[in-house]
Amino acid sequence: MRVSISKSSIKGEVFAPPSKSYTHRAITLAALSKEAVIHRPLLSADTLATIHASRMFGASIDQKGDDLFIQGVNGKPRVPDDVIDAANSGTTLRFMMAIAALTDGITVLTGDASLRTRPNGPLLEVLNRLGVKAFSTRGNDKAPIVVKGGLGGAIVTIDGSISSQFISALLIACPLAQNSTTLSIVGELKSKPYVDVTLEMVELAGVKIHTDDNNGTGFIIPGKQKYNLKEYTIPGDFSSASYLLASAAMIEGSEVTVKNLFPSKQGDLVIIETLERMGADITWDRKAGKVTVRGGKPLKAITFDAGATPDLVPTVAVLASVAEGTSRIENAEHVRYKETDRLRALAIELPKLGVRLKEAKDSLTITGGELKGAAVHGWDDHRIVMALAMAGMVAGNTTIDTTESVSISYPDFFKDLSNLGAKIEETSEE
Ligand SMILES: O=C(O)C1=C[C@@H](OP(=O)(O)O)[C@@H](O)[C@H](O)C1
Ligand SMILES: C=C(OP(=O)(O)O)C(=O)O
Repeated sequence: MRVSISKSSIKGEVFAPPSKSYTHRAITLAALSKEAVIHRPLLSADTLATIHASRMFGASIDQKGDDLFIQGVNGKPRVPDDVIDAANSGTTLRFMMAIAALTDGITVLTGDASLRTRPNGPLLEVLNRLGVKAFSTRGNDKAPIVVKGGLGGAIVTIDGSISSQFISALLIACPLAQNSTTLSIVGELKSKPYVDVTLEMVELAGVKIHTDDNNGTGFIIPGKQKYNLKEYTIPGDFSSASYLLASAAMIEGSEVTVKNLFPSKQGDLVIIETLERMGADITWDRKAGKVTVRGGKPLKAITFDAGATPDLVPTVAVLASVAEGTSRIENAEHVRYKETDRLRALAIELPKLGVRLKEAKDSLTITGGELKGAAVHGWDDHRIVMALAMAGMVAGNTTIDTTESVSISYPDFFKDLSNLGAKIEETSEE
């Protein structure tokens, strides 16, 4: 699908969509528990992949209105009848690789063309050291992946510099192993807040994991535990909200309130502080869970460390494109291992809109200025599409292709923007 976007300002109130990361975890932990209900889950392509995989492991999941009713496997996932297709979702693939290690048979996991380019080496290596046979069919650490269950326990180290999802996956599965596991992270842990979200959810589901004092980079995970998630309400998603908040900040005449944004372990809530640092007019009523942004204040360049919050990079890159001065997005190499190489995608697309940008191995240097309309490519990547839509509302006269990819994390993105007054037309041709 392609959309064309004219210069627009946006005004009004909108509900932040439910968090993708919390939804993945709530479904996965409910599926490993006996019986649970999840209120207000995100139902998007990625979380549907987690629902599908959980069903393949034996959970039964029914949607009724805004709730998911889950009969779980009570700690004993069964061997799937078929290959598990994790579609476009890295979180699903990594979590389900570790769940597969708890079965007493063989599981094959794959995904779409994008997911089959993403690395899994550190997780495969640790699963093998924990007594599991796990390998890539192509011998390149990428899906399709085969996992033969038998998760024991051991003292292991894992590389934290590629994806925190490997660590989250082990933190979810290891409490159900026969023995205890000691897991230490080597190399810089990227995307750490996502590990904190995992720990929060795992503990809420009744499982104990001990964190050592070493900056939270070591875990002792007793085995033979049980999950008992009963009920959980998914909070709003700060990454999805970032596109709305940042758009309002960039465009004069805009005033947007995003609701359902309460304090949370989500690292991407730093979008609020980032907009403040850039000089935006933004207020967060934490009690009411409401963030309000008024556009029109000139934005200043910043340095943005993407280590903990890779998903904000497309949003911040577009903000930098209109800010006064030269911004640097650094510590961002892991952003290359997403649905696309997002540093590369931004380095190719933003200059089409007139942006001056330099790409390095782990950084983008962006000098802000006037944007001009262009036909840009969305790279089949939801976050690239949503970030380009922000730029399109500033530049006007912009078309973006592969916009259906917003279904991965924010299916109502274009509907919400239109309701706020954005001038967006969807056309069905490629
Ligand atoms: O665990 C999670 O829910 C996620 C972790 C992050 O990935 P990495 O840990 O691979 O950086 C993030 O980019 C992704 O969107 C969601
Ligand atoms: C990278 C993302 O998700 P995942 O790793 O689950 O595919 C994302 O949502 O930007």
